[in-house]
Amino acid sequence: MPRDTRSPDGAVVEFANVSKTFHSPKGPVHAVNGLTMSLQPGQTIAFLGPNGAGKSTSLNMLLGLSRPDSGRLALFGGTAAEAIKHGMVGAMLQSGGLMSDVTVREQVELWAKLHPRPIGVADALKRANIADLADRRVDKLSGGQQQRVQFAMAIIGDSPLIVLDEPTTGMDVENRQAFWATMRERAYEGKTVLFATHYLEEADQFAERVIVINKGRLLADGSAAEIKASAGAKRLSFRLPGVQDAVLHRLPNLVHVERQADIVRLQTSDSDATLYALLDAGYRPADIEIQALGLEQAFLAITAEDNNAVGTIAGGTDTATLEAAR
Ligand SMILES: Nc1ncnc2c1ncn2[C@@H]1O[C@H](COP(=O)(O)OP(=O)(O)OP(=O)(O)O)[C@@H](O)[C@H]1O
Repeated sequence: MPRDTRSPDGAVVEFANVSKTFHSPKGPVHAVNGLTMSLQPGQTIAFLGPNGAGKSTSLNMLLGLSRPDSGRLALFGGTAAEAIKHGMVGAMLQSGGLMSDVTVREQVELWAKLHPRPIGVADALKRANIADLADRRVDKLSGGQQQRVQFAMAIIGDSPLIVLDEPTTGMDVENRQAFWATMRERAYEGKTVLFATHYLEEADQFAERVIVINKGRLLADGSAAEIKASAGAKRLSFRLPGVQDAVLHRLPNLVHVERQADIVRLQTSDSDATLYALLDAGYRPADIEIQALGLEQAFLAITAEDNNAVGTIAGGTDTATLEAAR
């Protein structure tokens, strides 16, 4: 397969109505449920979703580690096995890949042999910030150090697609920054980087595209700015003793309502329109604050809405909102 072979529409990864159900004693779990997405070359894509949303199941299918029950999944227009055989994919998964009785250098050297055009082992160790650990045994490393070995394995093949499942979990701040600096270089080189993460800040900072899934279904797909806008970009808070819930719920452009005694916090896609409507209805709120929301709140709003958890949380707190989204 030539190095730049892609599907007819140029996609590096294509999920077309892909589903995967697991059967447990408690009944079927629809881990991935009609997922459709298409990833273009050179994109850096964050793959987000609450625990159990189906991220790892999707990535495992993408890498050919398990098969979809239905739908079509293509890598570079072909199968995962073909793409991997031709060194088109570098991956860093949550588990596996590390051997128990080898040194870091030996582990990465072994991995390099699986790829047709690897970069130098010393170079990969340096980029993963583990050159000083080269002679240590892999199974004696800390969790964060093992993550960095997996990182070296993901980049050793110089593959055009890099798939990372929660890559920075367990890494300290310094190594996390080094990791993203290296990934940024890969992206500049035109590689496609797909990563699942629970660190929303990383998604906001490094991904040009954010895909949110929940219950195995696609919820949102766009730039971080687009996701924030679609989720309701602003938080409008004020003090208004005695206002009825029904009045708040009638306000336009509302995404989410939270109350804590006299304090009302509204998430709204148009804070001006929401505030003017409240004033037009004759109310005079005090201590008005308008705040732009981050990707984390947008993510929570999107997933909470999908879980039917949106509504007034009387006496609620941010923690209550967070829990509702999980
Ligand atoms: N081998 C399996 N057998 C049964 N159920 C499974 C299996 N693998 C995953 N599941 C279930 O499928 C659903 C999706 O799991 P998955 O690991 O893909 O989610 P995730 O988004 O990666 O979650 P997390 O953020 O917690 O890693 C969950 O309900 C999970 O319990």
